[in-house]
Amino acid sequence: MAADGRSNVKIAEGEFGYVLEDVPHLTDYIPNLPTYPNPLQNNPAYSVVKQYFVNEGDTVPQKVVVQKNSARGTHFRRAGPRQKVYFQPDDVNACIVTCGGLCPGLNTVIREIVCGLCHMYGVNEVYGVVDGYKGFYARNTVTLTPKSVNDIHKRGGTILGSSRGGHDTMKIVDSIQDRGIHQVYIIGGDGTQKGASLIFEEIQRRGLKVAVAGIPKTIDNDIAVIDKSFGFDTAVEEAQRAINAAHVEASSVENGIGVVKLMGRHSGFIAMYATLASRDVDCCLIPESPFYLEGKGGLYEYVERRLKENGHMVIVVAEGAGQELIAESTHDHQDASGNKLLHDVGLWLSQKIKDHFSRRGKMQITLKYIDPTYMIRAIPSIASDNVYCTLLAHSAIHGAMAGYTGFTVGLVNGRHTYIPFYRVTESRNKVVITDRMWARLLSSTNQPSFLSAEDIEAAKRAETTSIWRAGSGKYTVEGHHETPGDDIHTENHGAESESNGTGSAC
Ligand SMILES: Nc1ncnc2c1ncn2[C@@H]1O[C@H](COP(=O)(O)OP(=O)(O)OP(=O)(O)O)[C@@H](O)[C@H]1O
Ligand SMILES: O=P(O)(O)OC[C@H]1O[C@](O)(CO)[C@@H](O)[C@@H]1O
Ligand SMILES: [Mg+2]
Repeated sequence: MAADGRSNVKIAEGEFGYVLEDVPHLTDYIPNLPTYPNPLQNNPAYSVVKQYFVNEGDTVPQKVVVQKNSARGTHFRRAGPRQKVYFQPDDVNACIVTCGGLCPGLNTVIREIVCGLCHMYGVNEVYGVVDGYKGFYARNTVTLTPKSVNDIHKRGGTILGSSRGGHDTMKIVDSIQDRGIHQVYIIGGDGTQKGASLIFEEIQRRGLKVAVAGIPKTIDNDIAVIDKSFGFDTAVEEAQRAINAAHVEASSVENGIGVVKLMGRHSGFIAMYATLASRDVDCCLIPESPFYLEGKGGLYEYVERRLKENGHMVIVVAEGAGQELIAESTHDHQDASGNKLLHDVGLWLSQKIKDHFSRRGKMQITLKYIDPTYMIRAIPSIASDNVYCTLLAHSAIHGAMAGYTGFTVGLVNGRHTYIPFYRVTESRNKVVITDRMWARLLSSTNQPSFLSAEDIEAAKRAETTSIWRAGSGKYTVEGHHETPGDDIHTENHGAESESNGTGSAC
């Protein structure tokens, strides 16, 4: 099996630099599979839709801002229902699993897969795998029906349970084979999608007629290629409550400081968006933008100035920020999935600021530290995320029914697509600090950038642009590129295009 999931790369090239990064199909390894008319044709709700079925040739460009002479570039297959399906609904056994950390909207995705399979395609056998990947071989499944999942979208978490670690490809595929499963819907983050890729490869190796569909999940919004991950808007919305509280506390006392820690292990999207939305934040610290405490241009100096100007201030810090500054950071503890465990930067920063002002003795401060991280992650999704989750679930179902496999669904430039696993696991979305979105933040908070001229040049150089070299059979990566599993991955939000900071063009 290819560790990077690239053993199934399917590339089609067309005119003017057009490249389709296609996803695998069951017929790639099982020839002569019979097809059936899509039952949606006779569905009263859908049959009235003008051109309901997606044309086989429809694809979506990864890059929409182009110049006159630009090559057409990378495209992904458009998601949606096809005229022909490769499964007879009556015969289908489907299963759903949720892995990794929680995220608002997980239950909505589960609900919509169950209801979509049943109401759109007439599939009645849907099972839930309990407690993540290890549940395939260590637990019994639960039966899911439209009735049993009817109101689960109103609850946070996942009704199926989730876990880290425990991915055993062979045991998982044995379980899929033994249980007679035909469609596997896997909801989870980058680690989960890597696991899904291995499952797909083993299924293919055994020649099983089983479609594997990933639905990307991460509250950190750091999954590559896609515009935005579900639950992100909910997280940003909920973060406002914590920031408001910090602002009220800070502004109610003399020299009040409110510190709010938000999630974001490698990427500061939640912190950046919550800061931009709130307008009460004076300083936002994220993993992508190193900062320092002492001396000219440092955080202490800024805090002092802000307190003198306004009498209070609010600092938002993403959990992955400043890890390199924390003294004990030489330790290398990991969770069960191998993710590095972080120090509590919020607690550390709060103590540092308190110590600084008590040492100086000039200014009495009152600092309140708020850590709403798990409260933000554990709530149900807001309305817009619910609709988004529904469309992701439907895209996954349409893809699996149409025989596609080994894919992740994702919104690319506002269109739903099927993306090969390796594309969402080989890099990670990060806030680009030389992009306009971060500049907007700096201008809204007035905080120092903490960057020297050399740092800025280095950040510009570090922007990665992956370019498909037609005919060469591989990507040329300009700028730096680090491999997954480590701490830094950048996607293409390069100088030519303005990103909205979540991966799509403004
Ligand atoms: N490289 C990998 N190969 C196979 N399985 C993996 C890999 N990385 C992670 N997994 C499995 O995927 C599951 C979830 O991984 P992880 O805990 O890293 O969360 P995630 O899916 O990345 O979500 P998030 O980081 O958003 O919480 C775990 O069961 C883990 O064993
Ligand atoms: O659920 P755990 O293991 O505490 O992990 C928390 C991590 O999960 C995430 O919510 C998603 O990856 C991160 O933001 C956070 O660091
Ligand atoms: Mg992850």
